[in-house]
Amino acid sequence: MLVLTALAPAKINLFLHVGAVDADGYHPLSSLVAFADVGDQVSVEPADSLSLDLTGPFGEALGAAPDNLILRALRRLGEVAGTGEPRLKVTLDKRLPIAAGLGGGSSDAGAVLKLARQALSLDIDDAALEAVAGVVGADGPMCLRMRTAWAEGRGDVLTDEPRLPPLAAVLFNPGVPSPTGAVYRAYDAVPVRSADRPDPPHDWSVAAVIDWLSVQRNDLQSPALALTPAIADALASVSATPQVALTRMSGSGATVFGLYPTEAAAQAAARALAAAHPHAWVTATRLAVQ
Ligand SMILES: C[C@@](CO)(OP(=O)(O)O)[C@H](O)COP(=O)(O)OP(=O)(O)OC[C@H]1O[C@@H](n2ccc(N)nc2=O)[C@H](O)[C@@H]1O
Ligand SMILES: Nc1ncnc2c1ncn2[C@@H]1O[C@H](COP(=O)(O)OP(=O)(O)O)[C@@H](O)[C@H]1O
Repeated sequence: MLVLTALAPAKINLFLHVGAVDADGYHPLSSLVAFADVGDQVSVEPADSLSLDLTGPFGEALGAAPDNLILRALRRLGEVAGTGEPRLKVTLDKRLPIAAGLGGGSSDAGAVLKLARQALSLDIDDAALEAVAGVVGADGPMCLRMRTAWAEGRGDVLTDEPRLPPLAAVLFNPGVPSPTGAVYRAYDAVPVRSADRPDPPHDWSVAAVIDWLSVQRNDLQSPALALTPAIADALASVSATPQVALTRMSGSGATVFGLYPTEAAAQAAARALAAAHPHAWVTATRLAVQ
């Protein structure tokens, strides 16, 4: 039986500028998103009916709920393709923490949608598949693409950015979920900034990109920190590692990333952080290698 597998990579918001809430409850934003070389592992194979099996370190915590974003996306795919519920056995090896600002659920859905199109030989183009991915949330289309991009609108208006160089990074999650909706609501309680899109860097070398990022912001960092104090410790821990050039929260948290001048420095930092924080989720990774 043919089994197709793929990586569902972690998404990182290198910066995230957020404007005032719109009447529909969503916020306009501007972000540069990049994808890591770590993530969940998904597989699909033809079957008599649709099913989802969960494995991996965070599989039990997620639970086999019928509203899993993978199942939501596949049901929508079946409607759009006119095939009815896709007959696929899906396996999700859940390696990314949940509600972590890494877009894990959206990335799972994106990866499975592409595998399902292939497994079922569906005649549906990339633009239509991106529209299907929107059913899982504002991050759905970017996580289907899995390429470095400028994101605007609600996060669903995307422009590819092939110039970003690979960046050596550490991801540090303190082991506490950060609920996206609550973070956006906390953001509304303080004077808001704007969803300004900065001019791109003049020079796309690693050092120049990091300098340029350091004058951008994640506007959700303060409200997330107020709701989840463990994020402050995470920022402090990553900031204290040797050679770290930038420390920032991704998305609505609670994952914090650090950027380093070399992969060796990132790997050394990840080892030290994991040893000092046995309950945290820590990994060295490379961003923007796609
Ligand atoms: C913050 C970001 C940054 O990339 O990522 P994560 O932290 O989730 O990874 C995203 O904006 C999260 O996108 P996503 O997780 O898909 O959000 P959705 O499910 O569509 O929305 C969850 C809730 O977040 C709020 N929301 C989301 C997107 C947006 N542009 N404005 C919002 O106000 C809304 O209150 C919504 O009810
Ligand atoms: N496949 C999935 N992986 C992760 N979370 C999922 C999945 N399906 C549904 N969810 C739910 O989606 C919400 C957001 O999870 P996640 O995508 O991990 O957040 P974030 O975008 O902040 O990293 C959580 O409440 C989680 O229970």
